Amino acid sequence: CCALNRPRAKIAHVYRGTFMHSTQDTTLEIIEDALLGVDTVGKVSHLLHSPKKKKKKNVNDFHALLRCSEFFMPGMVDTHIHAPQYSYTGTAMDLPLLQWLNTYTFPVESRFKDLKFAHRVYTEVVKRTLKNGTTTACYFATIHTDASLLLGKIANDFGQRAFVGKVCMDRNKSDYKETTQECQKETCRFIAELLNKKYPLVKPVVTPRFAPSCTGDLLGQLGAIARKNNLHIQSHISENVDEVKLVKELFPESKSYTDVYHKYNLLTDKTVMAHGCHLTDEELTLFSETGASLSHCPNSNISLCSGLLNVRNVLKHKVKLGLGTDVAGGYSASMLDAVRRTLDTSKVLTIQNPKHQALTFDEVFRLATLGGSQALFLDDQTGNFEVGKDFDALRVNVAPPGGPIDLILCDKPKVGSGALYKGDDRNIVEVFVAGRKVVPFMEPAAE
Ligand SMILES: Nc1nc2[nH]cnc2c(=O)[nH]1
Ligand SMILES: [Zn+2]
Repeated sequence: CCALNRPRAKIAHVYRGTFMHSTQDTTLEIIEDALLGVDTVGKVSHLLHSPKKKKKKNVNDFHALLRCSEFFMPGMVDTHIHAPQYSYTGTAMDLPLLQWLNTYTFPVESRFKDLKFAHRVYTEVVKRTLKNGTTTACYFATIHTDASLLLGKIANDFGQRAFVGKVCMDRNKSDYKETTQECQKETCRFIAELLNKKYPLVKPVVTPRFAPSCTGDLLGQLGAIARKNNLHIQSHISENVDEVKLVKELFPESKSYTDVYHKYNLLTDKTVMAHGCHLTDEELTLFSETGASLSHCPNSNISLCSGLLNVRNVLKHKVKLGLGTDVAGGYSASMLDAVRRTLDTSKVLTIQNPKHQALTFDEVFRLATLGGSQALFLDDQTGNFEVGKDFDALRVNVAPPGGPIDLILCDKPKVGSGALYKGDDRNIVEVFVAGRKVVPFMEPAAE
């Protein structure tokens, strides 16, 4: 439909083979022997379910044929990841949230004033996530504007679609904070400078760290900046019970944690809030009414003993939801891990209460792809292979030589689920963002 309004770009590539994706109507659609075209501007030009046999042999000669052990799936969307925390993933899993932040996180994030250190870590996290199939990432950086701009540059250089947030915090026990005025001024500079770069796929996101590290004044100013510039917003909410208690103490006038953000105009249809493990039904209703979304980060929620989010209940409230790795609260930067842990968490809820209806593999596949794109208000651009969307895709080989999977019983429709349960980056042989091959990595552009 929307493709009709544009002048048609020429077709640049055609791929033939199996495609798996989710749509609004179908949780998981597997299209075998399909032909998918990508045009010169990186968009899906056509997806034919059963291509007619062409009479002339040369008509399809230019298509790339997938192996029978391969399929294409949409790139995965990591709706919540802390790029600087990649530097200590898996090494600090022994404290609950508030102590964890003070002991490990703030001292490490303070080091990102050093642009050389930032360059090293940010290059590694962008490469690692891309290799693991994250075509879109919603990043928290640190309070440092220049290092945050550098993260934007690195994502752009490697061709990853990304939101980047300069973190704002004007209250903290340690020195890792800014004044309210600095937060506001530097956020405006960050937004202006990042937009000025005109990176096609990298955009700024307004990022109050979370209510306990922001004054009401700052939250209000950030809400106003986001509104004025029509920008995305990200933060954390109701991750851990001590945090919820602290918010009650710090904002006694607010009815709930959600109400704090709502009061300062921080809940919009372009807001993504991480965690939400302890939200009440009333708060979920407020999410639904404002169009704000949740990022479910199961690895982090378990690793920091924060809680178990009931995704089924979130979906019942018609709240948009995507998955996140929440590195380094989560110890894995891989979205395949987030898929598995989402399924595990849901099954734990069923063990606790047999009436709970556990999420299916197909539902979680949708959350990792289309769900994430909806949560980030990007579903007109990415999330599946609908005509007119950008071709953000993973070429998966279920059984590459030296890979982690032994293909024994090859029941075709189940191959995708087996690959996502058992596979890793060795199975993700190519990654495309907006039609461009970004894994294997591109040569960095000359300065
Ligand atoms: N998991 C997690 N929760 C937070 N809440 C506020 N900051 C953070 C953070 O860096 N990680
Ligand atoms: Zn987080």
